[in-house]
Amino acid sequence: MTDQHQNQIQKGEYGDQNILIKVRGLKTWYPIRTGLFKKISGYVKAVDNVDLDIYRGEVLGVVGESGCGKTTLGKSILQLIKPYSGEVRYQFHDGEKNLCTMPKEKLDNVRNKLQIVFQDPYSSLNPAFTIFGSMEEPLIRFGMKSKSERRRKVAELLKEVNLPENYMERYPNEFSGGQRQRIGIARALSVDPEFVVCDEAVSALDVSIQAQVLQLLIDLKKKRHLTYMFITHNLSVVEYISDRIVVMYLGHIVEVADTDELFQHTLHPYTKALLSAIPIADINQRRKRIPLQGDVPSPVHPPNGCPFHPRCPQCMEICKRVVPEPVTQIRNGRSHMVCCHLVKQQSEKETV
Ligand SMILES: Nc1ncnc2c1ncn2[C@@H]1O[C@H](COP(=O)(O)OP(=O)(O)OP(=O)(O)O)[C@@H](O)[C@H]1O
Repeated sequence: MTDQHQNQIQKGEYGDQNILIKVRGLKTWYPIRTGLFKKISGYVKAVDNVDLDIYRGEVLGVVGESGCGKTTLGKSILQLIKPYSGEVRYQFHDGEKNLCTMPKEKLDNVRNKLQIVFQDPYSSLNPAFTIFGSMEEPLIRFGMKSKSERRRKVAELLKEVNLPENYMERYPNEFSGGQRQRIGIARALSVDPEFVVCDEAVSALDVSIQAQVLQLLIDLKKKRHLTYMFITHNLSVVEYISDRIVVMYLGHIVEVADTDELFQHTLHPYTKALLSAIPIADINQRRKRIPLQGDVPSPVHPPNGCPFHPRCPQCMEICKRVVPEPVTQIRNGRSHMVCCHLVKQQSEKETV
């Protein structure tokens, strides 16, 4: 987290009155259909019983190995995938509403507030359309009838992402990856969102371009008072941009803490293993590598007890049977949540 960034998040901003999104008991299970009649024979439990608060104005990083449910969580919050059960309560100006039970027409009316930037901007830019053609589409959807007004808006948006306005006449294939990602960001911002999910938004870019796009995202967040959920495999990127980090494993949240706290006082054995793999140039600072054995188990038949127990170097008997409850430690007035029997036992010993 940068100093500039740290200054932006005042401790008081994390109070209950500043929660933008409350996720409660969220389950997103993909049905598995088999046989001639496509009967449901099981579920891929991609997100399983997730509770999470997202605060207005923060950058919330989401990390975890491939297949842990990061994208499914982001898309479920945005209602791009309908959750199986649970709540996503969004704080609107006129009160809190559950997006999961909102009728489609109402949801369509508030969609502008919730946007996503994908890794591959091609997915949101039609190669057959000019940039103006792609960018005017959400503006039309949200009621901007006049074409000259839309041209003016697209020009403004391109300027905001540091691209010349005449680029609106060109086609996506005429741009580099970094330029296309800037256009993807401009398109997501065109409808004045409050909450933006950045799903591996810089992962496909060269390192030098990544830094520029990250800085652009930070600048835009500050200027437009945005809230980001930043999903990535890249722990160095997430450390740089996030105020808080959520660690996911097999559809569950296993640890949540402020970025510095998570890196300095890592509690969950899974997070320890993930962080130990970050390359560090300074030989004196290098952490001991904790190798992760095997692969993430199938979310169709997740293990009993702690989802991480089959791979955990510190697994105990209880971990094989009982799902660990969240334990919250408070340090410097800020909470650090972890789901781990070992940490729970250690904290209980310390308080005796
Ligand atoms: N449409 C789908 N139908 C069935 N299973 C799916 C679907 N989309 C994702 N999954 C499964 O859900 C689980 C979580 O996937 P998800 O893409 O959310 O994880 P992720 O952490 O974002 O992974 P990655 O980093 O590779 O994108 C995986 O086991 C995946 O195979």
